[in-house]
Amino acid sequence: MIAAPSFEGALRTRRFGVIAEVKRRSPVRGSMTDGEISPREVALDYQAGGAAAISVLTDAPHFGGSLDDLAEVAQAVSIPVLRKDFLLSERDLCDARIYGASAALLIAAALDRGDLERLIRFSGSIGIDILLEVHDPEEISGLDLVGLDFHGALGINQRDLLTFEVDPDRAVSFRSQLGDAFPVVAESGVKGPEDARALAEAGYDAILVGETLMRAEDRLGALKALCVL
Ligand SMILES: O=P(O)(O)OC[C@@H](O)[C@@H](O)c1c[nH]c2ccccc12
Repeated sequence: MIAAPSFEGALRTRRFGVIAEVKRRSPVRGSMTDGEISPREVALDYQAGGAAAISVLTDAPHFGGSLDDLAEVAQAVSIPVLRKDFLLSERDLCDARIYGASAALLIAAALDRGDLERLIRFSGSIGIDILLEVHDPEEISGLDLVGLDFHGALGINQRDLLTFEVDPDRAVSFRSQLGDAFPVVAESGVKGPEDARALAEAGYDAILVGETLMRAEDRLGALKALCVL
C-alpha cells in the first residue's frame, strides 16, 4: 500500500490549519449543493485553497457519502485525508486505510472505554492516525493517550450529535481541558473568518469545516479566507 501523508504531522507543522470537509448532505441541513458534486473536484479546490487536510464523510444513510468518495479524493490529492464516519470496529479502520485515508474519526461517546482503547492501539498497528472526537472533554478523562501510543489529534465537536444543536462558543470555552500533548481541532459551526480567528486565538491548531465551504459559491476563496494565520 502507498504510504499516506501524516495527518498529525500536517497539523503540527502549521500554526493554524483548516481541515476542509467533503459533505454532500446532512441529516438536519439537507443537501449542501443544488446538483451532484464531484468529490475529486471539491478536494482539488480544497488543496489549492491551502487546506491542511481533507475530511470525507463516508456514511451513506445520513450524509450520502461512501468509501468510493474517500478513494476518489485520496487518489486526487497529496495532503492527508480523514475518513469521517461512525466507526466502531477494526474492520472500519482497515477500510479507511485501504481506501487511502491517513486518519479516521473515533467518537468517544459512541464507544465504551475498552473498545476505544483497543481501537486506538489497533490504529497504531496499521499506521492510521485518529481524530478522537469529544463533545465534552470529560468523555476522555483519565484516558492514557500516551500510554496507548496515540497518534492523531483531539477534536471538540461543537454540535451535539444527539440534538444536532451547535454551540458556537463550546470549543473556546473547553480549550484548556484538552491539554497540549496533541494537536486540537474545533469542529462544526464555523461560519467565516471571524469564527476562525477566535478559535485560532483560543489556541486551536485547526478547524474542521464542512457546510460553510460546501455551500460557498467560491470554495477556494472561502477556504483561503479561513486560513487566518
Ligand atoms: O458542516 P459543519 O458544521 O462545518 O461541520 C463539519 C463537521 O464538524 C461535521 O460534519 C461532523 C463533526 N463530527 C461529526 C461526526 C459524524 C458526522 C459528521 C460530523
